Amino acid sequence: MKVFITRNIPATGLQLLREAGIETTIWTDRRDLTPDELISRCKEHDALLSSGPNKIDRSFLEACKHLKVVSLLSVGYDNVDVEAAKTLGIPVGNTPGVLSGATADTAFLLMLSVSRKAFFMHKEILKGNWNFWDPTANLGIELNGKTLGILGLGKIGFELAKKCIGAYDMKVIYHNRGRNEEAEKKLGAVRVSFDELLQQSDVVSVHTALTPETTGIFDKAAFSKMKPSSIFINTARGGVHNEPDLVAALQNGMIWGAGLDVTNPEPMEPGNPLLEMPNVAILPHIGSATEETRAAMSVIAARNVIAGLKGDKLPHSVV
Ligand SMILES: NC(=O)C1=CN([C@@H]2O[C@H](COP(=O)(O)OP(=O)(O)OC[C@H]3O[C@@H](n4cnc5c(N)ncnc54)[C@H](O)[C@@H]3O)[C@@H](O)[C@H]2O)C=CC1
Ligand SMILES: O=C(O)C(=O)CO
Repeated sequence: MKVFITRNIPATGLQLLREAGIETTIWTDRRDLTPDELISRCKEHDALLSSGPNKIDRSFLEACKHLKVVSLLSVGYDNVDVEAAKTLGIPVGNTPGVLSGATADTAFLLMLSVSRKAFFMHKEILKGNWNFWDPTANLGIELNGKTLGILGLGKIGFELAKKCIGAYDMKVIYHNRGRNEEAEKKLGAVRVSFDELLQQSDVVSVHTALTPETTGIFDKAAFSKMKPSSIFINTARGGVHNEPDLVAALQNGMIWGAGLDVTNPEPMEPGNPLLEMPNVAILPHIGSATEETRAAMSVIAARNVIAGLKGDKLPHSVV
């Protein structure tokens, strides 16, 4: 049995695959495969282990009906046509849970960095602009006792809420499709409408999947309901915010700052106005990028491949 792997993955996952007698082919070019290249590689393999933005859409799945499993090295599966995979009977696996702590850390890092303009200050030092200690300059805002509003309080949102309560005694409100009873019970989180979340939060952090419902949900109308002193954090997917509207909201003082681990497109174009704004922090989609987490993700992704190739139920599946 042979698996095609679209980007190098940690050794722990590779070792599991090889110990199971599975032949691995790894795409090592520092660019993404085109759709045609992905199809032609997958035609020669029994399974796909995919990380990054490859579209696992209907045309791909129809061209590669023979695949016994598609295993994603991510929890997000917005690049997958789930209905097509179901219809064609191709199981699709993902890597939930193991990355929640690391991704919540990234949201926390952005939140604190934006509140103290840390990324901007660092750039100023590199430019030679550290000249003078001015008691009225370089002022940030404090997070202590403020309200954190989470859109999509699932696994990552829960971890972030815990950190913010522990570190800053923040009050947590959230908006979800359903109730998160565990968060209400253990963290005292309060479920509110989307508008209430926007109006009441000092920090709004997004942790939903990217779906048709959440695409562009942070637009001019949403930003205009937020407090002028608020911070917007997105570690979910770049498509959740409308970028020109975000730029305008920051320029017009509708919101105070923003921290993004995800952008649209990725990588972000050099010269993007967000890169020059003092109250903005941008990271290159490193939410789950720790040694420990990526190794754990590679293990789940490998186990999903192994199960799929045996015809067993995947340990973690979206289809
Ligand atoms: N920046 C990064 O590197 C990473 C980004 N992510 C992103 O974070 C997302 C969330 O991951 P998890 O917390 O593990 O997922 P999860 O499924 O545990 O939580 C998502 C929450 O969003 C809620 N939700 C879904 N649609 C909604 C809507 N329309 N309105 C309000 N709430 C809605 C769900 O009810 C659920 O509680 C992933 O889908 C992925 O896109 C995940 C890992 C790393
Ligand atoms: O898991 C995901 O969805 C990511 O974005 C990368 O960890």
